Amino acid sequence: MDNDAVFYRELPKVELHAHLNGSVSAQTIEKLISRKPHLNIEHSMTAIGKGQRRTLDECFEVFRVIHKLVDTEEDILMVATDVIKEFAADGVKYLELRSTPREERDTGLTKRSYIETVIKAIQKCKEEGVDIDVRFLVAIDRRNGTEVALETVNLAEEFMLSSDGLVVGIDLSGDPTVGHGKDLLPALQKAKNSGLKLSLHLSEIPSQLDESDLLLSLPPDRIGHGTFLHPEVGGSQSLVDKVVQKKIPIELCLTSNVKGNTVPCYAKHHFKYWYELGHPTVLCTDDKGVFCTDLSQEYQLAASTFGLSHEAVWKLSQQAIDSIFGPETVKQQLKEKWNDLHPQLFNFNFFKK
Ligand SMILES: CC(C)=CCNc1ncnc2c1ncn2[C@@H]1O[C@H](COP(=O)(O)O)[C@@H](O)[C@H]1O
Ligand SMILES: [Zn+2]
Repeated sequence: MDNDAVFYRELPKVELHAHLNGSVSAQTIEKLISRKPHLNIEHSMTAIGKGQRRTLDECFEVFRVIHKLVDTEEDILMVATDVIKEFAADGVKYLELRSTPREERDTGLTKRSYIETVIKAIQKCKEEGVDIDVRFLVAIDRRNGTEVALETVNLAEEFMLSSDGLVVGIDLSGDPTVGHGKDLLPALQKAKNSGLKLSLHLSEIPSQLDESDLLLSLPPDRIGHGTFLHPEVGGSQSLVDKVVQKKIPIELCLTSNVKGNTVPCYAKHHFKYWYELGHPTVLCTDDKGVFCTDLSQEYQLAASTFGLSHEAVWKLSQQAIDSIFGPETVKQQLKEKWNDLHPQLFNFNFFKK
């Protein structure tokens, strides 16, 4: 590993947009494949390698394959534990993991047990002393409609109160070409009223102006992607104004958007637009397993593409702390951690840039 790569790995980082089953590493996939040889799944079916690009449909097909491999309590526990440890090894100090509790017929687990299993993995890593603070966002798959969304919110509300602060919010995700946000609005509003934070995938594809406008009226506490919000790509100034006025942080996932073909190339990624506006932006991985990346690489990629100095990169990772859903006390602890680690990263000449 060259010095620059070491800098990005050592850089303390906050990861706020990571789907559990999209984050499964090649090593963990190998373990799952050996547990289920009868499925005839090969690793090439669960990841999109360097230089490859896929349509959104093809990407969502990858999740279907991974879900076949991850279909028992044991699998979910292993996957969540491995993913948390991998983020920690990559220098992530605070992680918000999101995952969709699936139907019982898919996993043999109720939605409640699914959530409990992810929580168990988080607690296990904590007990083992893994150096990372992990929180959980319960995900709503937009494809599943109003009823399931409400059921998910009710469960998340229960766990927000009983999980010792581990469940902090709701994620809205799933195939953006399916369903409409208006059907999910009551569930999202209920979640918000009960104190759950909202991170919503928004304008991930073009022509969702109405839906984005509607969902922004909640307003969400963070936006996932927001690829087509700004006027240059068919969005609108009024959407941008709303996001800016309400200072809603945007989670940006460079590799995911380029490999998923919603952005033509790294240089044209909307990171540039929002960063130059001085708007709160947080670099994230989305699906580190599927897109063969990690958060260090995403920071390095943003820096090399947009000419950011190490100091600017430091600021970006430090400012991400303000966008977490964890409590104020955790924000303070993280800020102290960043201050403690700063000299280590910047006092060595070989890191200087
Ligand atoms: C297709 C593509 C470019 C993917 C990246 N963008 C995404 N957009 C919307 N939902 C997503 C995306 N990536 C992952 N998800 C959601 O996360 C799920 C996988 O993680 P989990 O089972 O919830 O633990 C997917 O089934 C999907 O519902
Ligand atoms: Zn996502």
